[in-house]
Order: sequence, then C-alpha cells, then structure tokens
Amino acid sequence: MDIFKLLSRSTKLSKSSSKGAPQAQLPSGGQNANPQLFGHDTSEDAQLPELKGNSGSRKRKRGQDRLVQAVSLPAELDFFDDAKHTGDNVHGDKPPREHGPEEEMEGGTTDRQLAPRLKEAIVVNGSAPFLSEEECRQILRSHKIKITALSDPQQQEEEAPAKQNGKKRRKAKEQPIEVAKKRKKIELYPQPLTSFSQLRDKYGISKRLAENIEAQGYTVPTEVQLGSLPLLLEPAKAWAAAQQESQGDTQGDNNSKSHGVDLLAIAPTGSGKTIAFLIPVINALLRDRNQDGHGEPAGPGAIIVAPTKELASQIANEGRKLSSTTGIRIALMRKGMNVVPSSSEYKELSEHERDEIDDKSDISDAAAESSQRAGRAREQGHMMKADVLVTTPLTLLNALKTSDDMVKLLPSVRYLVLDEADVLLDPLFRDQTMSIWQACSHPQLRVSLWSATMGSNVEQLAKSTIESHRAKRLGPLKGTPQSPLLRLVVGLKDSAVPNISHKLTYAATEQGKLMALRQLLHPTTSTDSSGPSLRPPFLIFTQTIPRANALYSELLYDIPPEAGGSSRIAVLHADLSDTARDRVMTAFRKGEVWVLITTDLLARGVDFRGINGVVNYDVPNSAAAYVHRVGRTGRAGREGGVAVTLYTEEDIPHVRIIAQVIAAAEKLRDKAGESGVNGAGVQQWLLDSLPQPSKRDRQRLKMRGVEIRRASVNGKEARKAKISTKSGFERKVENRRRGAMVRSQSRKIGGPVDGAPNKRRVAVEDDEFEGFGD
Ligand SMILES: Nc1ncnc2c1ncn2[C@@H]1O[C@H](COP(=O)(O)OP(=O)(O)OP(=O)(O)O)[C@@H](O)[C@H]1O
Repeated sequence: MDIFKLLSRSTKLSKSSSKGAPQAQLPSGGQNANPQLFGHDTSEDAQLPELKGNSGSRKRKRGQDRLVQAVSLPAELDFFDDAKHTGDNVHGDKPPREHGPEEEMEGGTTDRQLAPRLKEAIVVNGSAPFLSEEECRQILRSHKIKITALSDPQQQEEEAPAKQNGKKRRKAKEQPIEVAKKRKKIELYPQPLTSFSQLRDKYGISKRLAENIEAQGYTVPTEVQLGSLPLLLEPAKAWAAAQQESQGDTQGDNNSKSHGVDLLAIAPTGSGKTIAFLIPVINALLRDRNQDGHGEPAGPGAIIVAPTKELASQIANEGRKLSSTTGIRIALMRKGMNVVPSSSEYKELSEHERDEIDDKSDISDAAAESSQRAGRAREQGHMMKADVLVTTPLTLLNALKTSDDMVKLLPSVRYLVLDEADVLLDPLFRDQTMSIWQACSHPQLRVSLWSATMGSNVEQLAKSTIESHRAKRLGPLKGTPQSPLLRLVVGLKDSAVPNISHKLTYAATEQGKLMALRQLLHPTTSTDSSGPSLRPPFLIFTQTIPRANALYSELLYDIPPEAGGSSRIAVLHADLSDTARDRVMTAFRKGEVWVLITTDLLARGVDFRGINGVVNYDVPNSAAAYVHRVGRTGRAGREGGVAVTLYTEEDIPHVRIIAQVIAAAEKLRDKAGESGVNGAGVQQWLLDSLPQPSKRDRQRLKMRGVEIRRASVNGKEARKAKISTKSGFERKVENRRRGAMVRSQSRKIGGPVDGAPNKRRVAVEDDEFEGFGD
C-alpha cells in the first residue's frame, strides 16, 4: 500500500481506479466511486444521469433539449438575462412575464420560477441534456442543495428612492423584518451540473482548463460543485461574444457579457469547495484576458483569502494544477512580496482613490512603526506578477500598507474569494479581511464566501458589505447592471459530515484521557468494543500550543521502534518556523508521520485525503470548531472515518453543543439505528442529561477555551489539567526531590535558599505548569 498516494493531494485520481472501485472501508483505502454525500438512495429520476449507468437511455420528449418551459423569474433576479441587463431595463422597466402552464407548480412555486434566459443561456448546446424545472428541483433536493436569492438589488433601489420624506422613511423602517425577509428570499432551481464534461459542452469553459480538470480525474461533481458551478460560470455565449470582440468584431452584442453573481456557499467539509471556486475564477480570468487583449495585466485579477498559511498553500497548489498551460499565474503570497505599485506610483493615483484609503487605518503606534519598517522593506521587494493571488489576510494587508499606514487599493481585482469565510469575518481576522475587501475597488467586484459553517451574523455582515460596496463603487456608474447575492446550502447548515462515525468518550480526568488515547494508539490491547477502532494515520487536536507540545513529549516513545518509533509522531503549531511547518506537513502527507498532534491551526480546510480519524484530545471550543476538526476525515465522500472526542469532568458544561452536532450528523446519515448498532455516537439519555450552556458560557468557551487548560492558568487548577500519566502524589514527590536539589545547589553557590527571588526555582515551577517538566 502506497501511503504517499493515500495522503497526498497531488495524487491523480485515475478514472479507471475510481470507476469500478469497491467500497472502501477506511478513508485510507482510497477514493470512493462517488464523491457525493447525498442522493444515493433516491429514486432513479432524482439521480444524476451519469450515475444511472447509461445517460443516453434517458427518455426525453421531443424538443426538450431546448427551452421547454415558459417560466419566468423577477427581472432583477434574471441574472443571466443579457437583454434585461441593458440600459433599458435597469431602471425598473419590467419585461412582460411569460406565463405558461408550468407556472402553477406543486408546492406553490408560482414565485419560484426559473429565468427563461438563465435556461437559454445555459442550454447553448442542443446535444447536452437539458432538464425541466421539476427535474432540476428533484435533483437539487435529493442532493440536499438549497439555493436562495438573498438580495435583490433592483428591489432595493425601488424601495429606497433617493428622496424619501421623513415620514415615509420611518414607515419603511417599522416594517416587520419577517415581511422583508419573506419578500427577499426566493428559492431557485437552476440547472445542476451533472457531469464535469458539461463544463465545456454547456458552459464553454476553456479547453485547457477542461483538460486539466479531466487530468485530475474528476468526473462526478460533488453537491457543492453541482449547484454552484452553473451559477458562477459565465454562459457560453458570453465567452463567444468575448472571442468575437477580441477578434475585432464590433458588431457583436456588447451587452452579452454576464455580470455574474455574489455567492455565499455553505457545504460540508471535504465536499470539494476548493475547485468549485477555482474553476470559475480561472475561467473568468481567461475570458477577461481574451476580451481585454493579451497585454500584461495591471495587477492580480483575483484574490483568494484563507486563514492559515497551510490552507493558502494548498489552494495555490490546487489552482496551479487546474491552470497549468492556460497562462494564468497563481501565486502564494509571502512576506516581503509586493503586489501593488511602489509609493511613487501610488502618489499618482487619483484623488478619489487616495481618499478611499484615508479612512482606513486605525492601528497602534507600535504596529505603525513595524508596518513602516515593513513598508520600506516592501519598496525594495520585487513587484509580483500574478493573476490569482492566494494569501492569508495579514500577509496581504502588510503588503498593502504604505509607509504612512494607509492601505493601497487593488483596482485590478475583479474576483474576491473568502475561503473559511466565517473565520475570516470572525473578530480575530475581521478587520484585516474587511480592509482587504475595501481595498478591492473594482466597481464590478464579484465576491464569494465559502465555508462548512456560517452563522447568521456572518451572512448579515457579508450581505451588508456587498451592498455597501455596490452603493459606493457603482455610485459613479449608475445604470450599470447589478448582480444578485445568492446563498447555496448543502445538507444541514453547520453540521458535521454524515459519512463518519462519532464517539464521545467520558475519561473523567486528564490522566484518564491519556490512558484512553493510549488505548486508541494500541488497539490490540484495547478493551473498548464500543465502536469502530481508530487506525493511523490520524490527527490529534489540543486546545493550546503548550498542550500540543506536552502531549507530543508524552507520546513520543509510544510507537515501537520496529514500527518507526518516534519518527511516526509529530507536532505542528503556529510557534514553529515556516520551514518546520512545511516539513511536518510534507511528512504527514507522505505517510511518514502517522500521528500528528496539532492545534486548531489545522482544523480548517487542510485536506489530507486518506486520514482515518480525528481525536479531540481537548474538546473543541464551539460547534463549528467540532464540525471543521472532524471534517479532516471522511473527505470526498470517503466512508469509515472516525472522530473521537474525549471529555473530563471539567468539560461537562460544554459537551452538549458537541453532542447536538453529533446527533444532527447521525440523523442526516439517514440510516436509522446505526449509532445504536455500533455503539458510537450519542445516546438520547446523554443528550438529555447534559446541561445546556448559556449564551454567555458559549461565548466564553469560544474566546478562551476550557479555562483550566489555558496556558496562562497556574496553581492547583493547572496541575489538574497537566498532561501526564503520573499521579498527583508521584508528581508531588518528584517536585519535592527537584526542589531539594535546587536548594542544595543554591546553598553550594551561596544564593538564597528559600523565598521568591531564586529565578531558577521559579523557572522550574513555571515548567511544571506548562507541561514541560518531564
Ligand atoms: N468531484 C470530485 N470528485 C472526486 N474528488 C473530489 C471532487 N471534488 C473535490 N474532490 C477531492 O475532495 C477533497 C476535498 O476537497 P476540498 O479540500 O476542496 O474540500 P472543502 O469542501 O474545501 O473542505 P473544507 O471545508 O474542509 O475546506 C480533495 O482531495 C479534492 O481533490
């Protein structure tokens, strides 16, 4: 078995191996034939044609390959309608609605009709299968995909006329929120992408891009790809128009260029969100290049922001594979790189652009000084030439800060992607992310936000930022068509992947946790028959860096030398140098390391294809953190992953939120009674007996973790949380012995024997608290 192949993302999934592969029992057993999570057990009609064996056998009524239904969507949501996006329609002249017999559909879909132009735009190739609205609805529903229009720019414009008198404004404000919500949220059933081959046939993506997708072995789209790619890709005729224009055919329809959509996509971990945002970005840049000629672009056309270096590097690698030989350059942003003109060029920016910058800086003096130094260093740094820039928020922001602490604009950026958007818009990163967002000054900036979890506050923030960006940037371009904001949800929002087994194990104390972990490491000696066992490779998450280091020291010699010994176990956290982090990541991907101890640094986005499990040695600090941590296994629909969460008495107040996520995931699994059969998961009695944490407790947990495990806690409490198999009594004896040695040494060198001023003694005690003592 080639473990390298199992763990490495660079593995190409050959079509032959994925097609008739037997059902893998473990994630490390290889790729699933079908990477989808939902829709396997549904009626034949609801399945993708490609999965029915013979797509050609599908019976279709004559003429169904073309537009079959005369249905309509409100003009403002008809975002593929080129004609309606001309100057004639943006001011609110609604075209006549097309009424057809299908308009009155079951389930009261009168207001949920698909845009005929959307269909027309998508069905450009008569030979590609075209599905009726009902079929679209069935497929989307069976794959648990829900697409909703969140904002409707034209409606907003109508509702907020420029001169409203005070009374009217007050009245508008008093409108019940529910009414406003109801009016604005419209469910859509666009054509799903049933096969990657349709990307070229129906959506006219670049030939080279299509070949690169095929070379990666992707054939069946996952749910998020199935739902989002048709929304994000420009219709093929826009591509054709671009080509016409680039060939000097000015007779072409200048208005045929679609302006795209802004998207919030919430889909399970490991469900292929990365290529879902990369494909449209690469394709759009290729199209733009075709349209604008082949000159050197003035700066990056797209920016992808991710919260960690590891994730950013992974996205850049994936992007390079997809853009290979297309001419699109994808760069990973590193310290010292320069992406915008130097300060002399900056001075030449228009007054309006510089004004934009002025109101953005609000940082401390110390930060200002260091950013000035960084600014000077940047001036010396070379100007990076990239079409797509993949970055963490701080690295890019540092590169954008001028020596006088302003943030330079990025007028060339047309596509902004926020991966793990909820964490990027969380207080920790919010200011940095927002500064980057504000710096993207292109009037028709398209934004997409992706994550497996997204709170309503994040949705609201995204929505208001998109709207204010539009108002600000499009101000001078009144009459320019605006694009709707759509939300796509796959499965149950904020829930864990349904294809893994969850175990919630009470270990009473810290020592109990260590013993439980050792049982997992040595399953042959395990007496635990309560569920599926955990096989390496796996990840272990701790709450803090000192705890990760302490656990690493404790487990270092647990793997017998004949199995590779201490080289099989590693630790990775933010205190390590970039080189050390890279080295550990590579060793884990190659299968040289079997057990990787880490913090929440690796909880999000990082894709180790074949890891068999995740151990939450310390309980995660929120439901979302649980979803992301356990989502490192069970990727791309792989079965057999195990997630074990150990908890002690101190964790009891916090465990309910995790138990609820597990219960929801098991419900979603749609296999009634399975958790009872294998003993995994959460029993109802446990769910009922766990205390419900208050909102304040949840917030506190999110911000600080479990209090006694914080690095700063010391004294008796900290000793309780120490990672060690030695009993309190043993540790006390050891400390006394150590103390006696210190005193004896002090006596010899004539230093103080008792009392605080002995620095060395303090250091020894500090060591104790941090878990490094042994
Ligand atoms: N259509 C597909 N068929 C087979 N494998 C796929 C497909 N799409 C993506 N994958 C694989 O699935 C794995 C997970 O993809 P990715 O990292 O994009 O997931 P994600 O949704 O971004 O997860 P997370 O929420 O954890 O960031 C990758 O190894 C990727 O190559």
